[in-house]
Amino acid sequence: MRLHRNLCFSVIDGLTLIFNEGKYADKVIQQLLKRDKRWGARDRAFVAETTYDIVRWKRLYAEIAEVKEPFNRDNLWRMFAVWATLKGIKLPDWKYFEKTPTRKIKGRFDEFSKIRKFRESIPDWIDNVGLEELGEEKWTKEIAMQNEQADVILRTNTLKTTKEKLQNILFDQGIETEPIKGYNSALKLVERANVFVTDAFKNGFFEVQDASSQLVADFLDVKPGMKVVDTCAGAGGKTLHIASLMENKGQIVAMDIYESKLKKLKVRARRNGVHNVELKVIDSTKPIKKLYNKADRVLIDAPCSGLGVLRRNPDAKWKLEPEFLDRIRETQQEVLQQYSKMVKPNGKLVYATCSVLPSENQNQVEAFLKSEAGTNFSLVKDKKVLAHTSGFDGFYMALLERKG
Ligand SMILES: C[S@@+](CC[C@H](N)C(=O)[O-])C[C@H]1O[C@@H](n2cnc3c(N)ncnc32)[C@H](O)[C@@H]1O
Repeated sequence: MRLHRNLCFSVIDGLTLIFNEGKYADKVIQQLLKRDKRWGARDRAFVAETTYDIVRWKRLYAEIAEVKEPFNRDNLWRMFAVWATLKGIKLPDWKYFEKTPTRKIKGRFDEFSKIRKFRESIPDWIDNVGLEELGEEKWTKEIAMQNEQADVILRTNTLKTTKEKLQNILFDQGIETEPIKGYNSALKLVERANVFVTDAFKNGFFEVQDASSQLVADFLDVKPGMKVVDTCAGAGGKTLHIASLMENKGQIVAMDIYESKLKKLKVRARRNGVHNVELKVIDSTKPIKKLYNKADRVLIDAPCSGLGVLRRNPDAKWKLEPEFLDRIRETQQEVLQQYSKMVKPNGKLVYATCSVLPSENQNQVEAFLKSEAGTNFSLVKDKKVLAHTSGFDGFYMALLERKG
């Protein structure tokens, strides 16, 4: 591979914004990709993947390059040189790469690779939490998998097409996919491609959604005609899936504390041909209380640490803080306590997160079941999805039933 100056400069600019100005990697990369209309698919992939790689391996590369935060541009070029050297890419004779100690880089890589927190490039505190909660063996495998690049997975919108038809439509547009055993609506891209520019996407035939995330709506056991409340709907990944399982019949109330997220859901619902969703911003306890004892199904796709989806959001490793984790655990129990009241007798509730930590998952459900609000509920089943055993995102989901 030959390095192109303007692409490498874009990566360095992006890293400056992400590391020094606290910007989100996905947003920064979106902006970078708009820089030069002449860039082809390969150039764009280089900018996106290199930036993500250096974000993912920040701690390891900084140790090897012997640089400390806040990184100046020279520091970032040194980290870039580490990235290129470890990838076996020949460095051009640009001034930024003068005196790059290639052999020393490889030696330091071998040395640091012996210690998990360096090898997997994670803050000490995350390594400690993972170890404490999952144990040495599971955590070592899980965090290694969380550093792999995730596959692109689509969810067929069965309101508009079938999985087989979608596969053919995409094939005709040059995109090869394969079904995934055990995941009803999922198709995996054989090679990465920008699926958002396809007519199939614009026509609402699919959404991009990880395979583990696709298990949640199935778990909720919805039927056409039901009243379903999606309490933490966000931009509606699961709401749209629920709507397709309900064949657009019945009612879905999609709620969130952020109106901006629900606005995105509105756009997506239109594209998906979903007609049975009502949006409600949670700006007080009122909208929740109005729905007490009314819902056949309630989904709590709770806010969480995101420690199951680091493959997609590698910068979360650097943005997460122990205090946030403590606060979010409290919120998780609060939403379970409050939102469970919307379930009607004999109705069902799913509590889900995209975390692999038991303290955000089964421990929350256990605490809820032991509390007063939980006495009416029993656990039907739960599923702990780890990335290293499933090959997809880390997730947790529990199905609870309210007694009659
Ligand atoms: C895991 S995300 C939801 C993802 C979404 N369900 C999907 O499938 O695309 C959690 C959501 O909970 C929302 N949230 C945070 N605190 C909340 C609260 N107290 N009540 C309701 N929603 C909340 C966040 O804004 C965020 O959109």
